[in-house]
Amino acid sequence: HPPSSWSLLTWLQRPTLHDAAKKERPDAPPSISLSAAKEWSPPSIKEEMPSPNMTKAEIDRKAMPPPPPPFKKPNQKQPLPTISGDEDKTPTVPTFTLSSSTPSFPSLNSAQRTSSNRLPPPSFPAPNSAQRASGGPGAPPRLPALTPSSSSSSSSNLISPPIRSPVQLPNRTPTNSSFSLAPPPTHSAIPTKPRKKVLLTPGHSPLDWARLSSSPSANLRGLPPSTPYLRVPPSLLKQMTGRKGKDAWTVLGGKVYNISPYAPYHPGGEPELMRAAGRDGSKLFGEVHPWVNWEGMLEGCLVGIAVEEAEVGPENKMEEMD
Ligand code: HEM
Repeated sequence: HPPSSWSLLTWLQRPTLHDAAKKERPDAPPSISLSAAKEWSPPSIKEEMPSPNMTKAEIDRKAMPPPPPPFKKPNQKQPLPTISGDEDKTPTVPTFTLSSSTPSFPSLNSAQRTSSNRLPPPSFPAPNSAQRASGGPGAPPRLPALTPSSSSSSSSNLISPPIRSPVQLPNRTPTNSSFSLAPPPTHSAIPTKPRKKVLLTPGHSPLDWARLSSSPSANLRGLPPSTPYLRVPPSLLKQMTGRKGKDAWTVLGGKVYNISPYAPYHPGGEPELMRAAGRDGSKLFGEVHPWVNWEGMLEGCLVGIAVEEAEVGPENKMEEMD
């Protein structure tokens, strides 16, 4: 094992130095191959025991690991392998395409890459895997066997990764499932009540209503100006049906609104709206369009709040309103 003060990079790159040394001195004993790298270990302290007459500085220098080799930028002569196997382009950064050739592996500065570009990529899937056993048109091509001198034992069995075939892919949802690009069923669910939009008369669009209801001069409550908010008991509410010359009131969320001015603007039509007149329309409203912001739309129409019969004082009697 390397001394702990060594950086991992230095340690990994050490076979490169040996490799280079081997090139310079072909007669040198074969020192490092990829498999031999596993067994390599840095020189032990015992081997380099300091002689008694060495100075402390010399001893320290000896004990230090060798400096890392200078970074070598890959050049034209030593193209990096890419997954596309296109040796001519020689990119400085490893690239990949979706083509079926050799993947770019190991990583750019790993020991395996620097020590030997001649070694084939790692075997994947494993030679005895189910993917290989299935064979067929997608069976991977075998690489020519390596010469015994270039690598040891197991690496001669290496073959390139399998070519992606358009045939069956494992663990994929079958195409006969209900998959589609349609939104999930919750978004396309049919509403409980059918939508019945009506054609509004000119000048009664939602925008027209927005303009009218935000105008301070409009009296949408149907009450004398500056009338305070009323406490409306059921007995009073049920008289306000929009008939007999009276306005139509409804209750939404406990608040009483005069819906008569809104009737010609209601996209669902006046008859539909009037189904809520003279009573609590919260349930009807929620069944048809719970997304509609009634509080904002009917703000100017607010008459008061709905209360129980017993809660009403004599001042809120109908007679006093007339
Ligand atoms: C009382 C206050 C109400 C307000 C402020 C109101 C407002 C609206 C609005 C803004 C739309 C258009 C919705 C859209 O396009 O998405 C609409 C449509 C509609 N409303 Fe109302 N509505 C009210 C009450 C009612 C009531 C009580 C009913 C029925 C009993 C009703 C039935 C409909 C129908 C059938 C449509 C057309 C269908 C649709 O567009 O979904 N509305 N209403």
